Amino acid sequence: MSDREELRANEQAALQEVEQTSAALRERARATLGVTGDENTESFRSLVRKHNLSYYPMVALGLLFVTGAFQSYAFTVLTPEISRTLGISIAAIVGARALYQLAIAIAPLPIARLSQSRARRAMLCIVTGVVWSCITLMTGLVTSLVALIVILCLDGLATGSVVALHAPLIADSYPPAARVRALTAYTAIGTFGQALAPLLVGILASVAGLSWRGVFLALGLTSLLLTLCAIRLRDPGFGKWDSEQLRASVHEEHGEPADSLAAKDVALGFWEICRRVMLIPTNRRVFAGFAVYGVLTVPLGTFISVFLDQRWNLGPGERGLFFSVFFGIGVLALIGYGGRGEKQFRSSPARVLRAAGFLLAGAVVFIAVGGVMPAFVPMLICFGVAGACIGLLQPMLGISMLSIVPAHMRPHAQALAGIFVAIGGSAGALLLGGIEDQYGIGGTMVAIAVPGVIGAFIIASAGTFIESDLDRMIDEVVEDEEIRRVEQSGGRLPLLACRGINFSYGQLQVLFDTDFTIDDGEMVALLGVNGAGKSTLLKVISGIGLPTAGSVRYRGQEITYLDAERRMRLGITQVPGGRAVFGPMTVVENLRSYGYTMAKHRGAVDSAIERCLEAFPRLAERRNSLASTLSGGEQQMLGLSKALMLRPRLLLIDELSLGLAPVIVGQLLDMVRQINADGTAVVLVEQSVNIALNLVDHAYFMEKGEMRFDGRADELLARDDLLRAVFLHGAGAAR
Ligand SMILES: Nc1ncnc2c1ncn2[C@@H]1O[C@H](COP(=O)(O)OP(=O)(O)OP(=O)(O)O)[C@@H](O)[C@H]1O
Repeated sequence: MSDREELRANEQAALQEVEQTSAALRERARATLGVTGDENTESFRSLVRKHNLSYYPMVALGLLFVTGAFQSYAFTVLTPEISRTLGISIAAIVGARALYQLAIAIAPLPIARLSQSRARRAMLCIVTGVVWSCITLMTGLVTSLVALIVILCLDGLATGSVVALHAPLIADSYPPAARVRALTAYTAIGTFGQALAPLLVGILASVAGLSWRGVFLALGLTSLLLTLCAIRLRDPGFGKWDSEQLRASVHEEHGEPADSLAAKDVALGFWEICRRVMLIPTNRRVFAGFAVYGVLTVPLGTFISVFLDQRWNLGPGERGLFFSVFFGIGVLALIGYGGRGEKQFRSSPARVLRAAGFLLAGAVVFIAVGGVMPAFVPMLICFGVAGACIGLLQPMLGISMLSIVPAHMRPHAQALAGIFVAIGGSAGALLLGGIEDQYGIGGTMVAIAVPGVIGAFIIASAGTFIESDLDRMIDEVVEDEEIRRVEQSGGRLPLLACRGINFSYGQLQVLFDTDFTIDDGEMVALLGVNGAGKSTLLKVISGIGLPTAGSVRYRGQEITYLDAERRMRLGITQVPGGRAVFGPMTVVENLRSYGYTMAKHRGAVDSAIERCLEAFPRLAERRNSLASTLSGGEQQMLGLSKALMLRPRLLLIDELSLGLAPVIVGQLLDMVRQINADGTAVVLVEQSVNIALNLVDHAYFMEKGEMRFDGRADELLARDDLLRAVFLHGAGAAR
């Protein structure tokens, strides 16, 4: 066995050890994350005692949630009065609330960014609590639509913090076995606030006889007091009860102490994390669910308020009481659900999502029936049942989403969920506004059933993916830690390792569980028939395409979701097939563009250009010609010059020889050999088997998106069963 092949064998053994540990730990990891397959749950109290926890984070965050509810629901209940005093139409107020939703949508993103690298979520929560209280106070002082819009936008920005921070903070404050209950209790406290706020509004407006301005001032002061109760809130750090425990289990499996460095997460950038969160199939459906939740919770409140005013002639006090009952029933439902939800989640997280779909469908049907009910009490019952169903949706969707997202990405997931709630809210405001114009307020209540039922089906369908998404999250953390361990204990890993890659173009899956490795300084060939998925695999390596499953590791680091541009800076360069040059630019301008991608200084770029022109005299002759006027071979030379300019650690070459005369191909291949001899690892994707196998020792062969061969190039030549399928290009001669 050659040295190179022996090295490969050792590296494969190290990777296999990683895979075996991941598989062995999966069940244990699921139990660590609270998914045990049975319904036995320990009481919340005993969990709190056992882990020396406190109820404080849950209660403090719940109280902060309540402060936000005050402003929002006072506004909902008092909409008719505000509209009359300021002389603003209901449509303008609904429009202003759409802007408020927009602010809620935007705010979570910077908040998630602020808490991405440092765990300072608790501090941000307290600050926004204070901001909220001030905004509620200031609402009582507005005199015009513009001031109202400013206040609502500021309120929306502060509300964004709740979306991005509260639920991830709860998730990190309690172990997975208690999370559904902790999240439900937090939501119950918040919902209780939503019940209390309209009741308080009602009492302040009718019993105490305050004007709507007085009501806001009183509520602002109450909010400030509640915020002070949360002042002792502290951030427990990212993933204390899940990712960090999973990491520790890797070391326990091998009987070694955990390494403190291991706590560091691989640093994905802000948008990369958002993109990663969006790639999880369960999340995409849950987000659709949040959009419908937005329709139900945002504009609906305003319309119900108007509905009660117009259809049932209720004054502010009675409307306040109505919303109190509406949310009060939600609180009761949440109290009843906490333990049951924990059991559901433990036995199968998919059940939680199916139940959420069912509840959403129930909610919209009851709202529709309530909207056309001719008698008052049955109408009240219908809305009460709907309130109970809606109240449960948030913790159900929240826990499903948070449990499949790595800890440090949870604020981003929450932020995205908030955006979808806002999109749903804004779209709902427009849609319901239009329907109200046409069919009146009762018609609006009925119309809500259409998006609701569609959303219900989408949420329920997310249950199909959640178990595999959970396992994927577990594998990601465990594999990451195992790789670190293997490296630190002296094991050698390949320069690049793709494991279990699945890739789809929309619904069309083209890579299936594909493995691929290449070592430092090695040159390998990637062969296969047309459409086998070779170019797609290169896209996954260079970051142009993101896989739906599997991992890409480069120099031991996970780079699966890293931007293509960042990978290029890390030393991965792709020379795409065909004539991948900028046609309207000259040869030198093309070369300069490669150099500036790396932000090198001008002198370095100039000398790199001279190096390329020396290596390819044909290009030197045509240095000032437009790239579009070059021949196919010259264009390939220009493409290959990218490697000479950037001197990457790993070069991916797609179809270098396609459609070129043998003499040109010979020149290009000489250059590839030279680049490789200078230390760059090269992946050569080729149609022509003899060209490829003459250059490399190790080869891969793909068929229909699967890796069918991974071994020595001369062994591949003996595999007629595989090569018969390919356009052989004279493989016999090579043999
Ligand atoms: N952008 C795209 N959108 C949809 N399908 C695509 C896209 N690009 C490639 N495909 C499909 O994915 C499959 C794999 O394509 P890919 O280009 O990776 O194969 P290949 O092995 O590189 O083929 P070739 O040697 O012909 O370039 C093919 O069925 C192709 O039709």
